[in-house]
Amino acid sequence: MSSLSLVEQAKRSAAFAAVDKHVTPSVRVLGVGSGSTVVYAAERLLELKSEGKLHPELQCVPTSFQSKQLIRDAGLRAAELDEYVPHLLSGLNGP
Ligand SMILES: O=C(CO)[C@H](O)[C@H](O)COP(=O)(O)O
Repeated sequence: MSSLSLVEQAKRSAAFAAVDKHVTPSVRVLGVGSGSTVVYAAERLLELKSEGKLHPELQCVPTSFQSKQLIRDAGLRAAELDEYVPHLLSGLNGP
C-alpha cells in the first residue's frame, strides 16, 4: 500500500469507502464499472467475500471486458447486463 503514489492511495481509499458504504450483505446485484479506480473496488470486494460479508448469491454486472475479468479474479459471478437491468440498484465506478 505505501508503495502506491498519493493519487493511487486516494483512489484506493475512495474505492474501499464506496464498497464499504454501498455493498452491504443485502446487495444481490451490483454494477461494476471500468477504469483504474474500480481495480481497488474489486480488491475490497474480494476481502469482503473472504470475510463472508457479501450476499451469498451476489451477481456483478460488468461494464467492460476489464471489469468482467476483475469480477472473475475476485471469485465473484459475472452476469449479463440484460439479465439484471430491472434489479440493478447499486453500482461502482470511478470518479
Ligand atoms: O466511466 C469510466 C469509463 O467510462 C471510468 O470509470 C472513469 O473514467 C473513471 O476512470 P478512473 O477510475 O480510471 O479514473
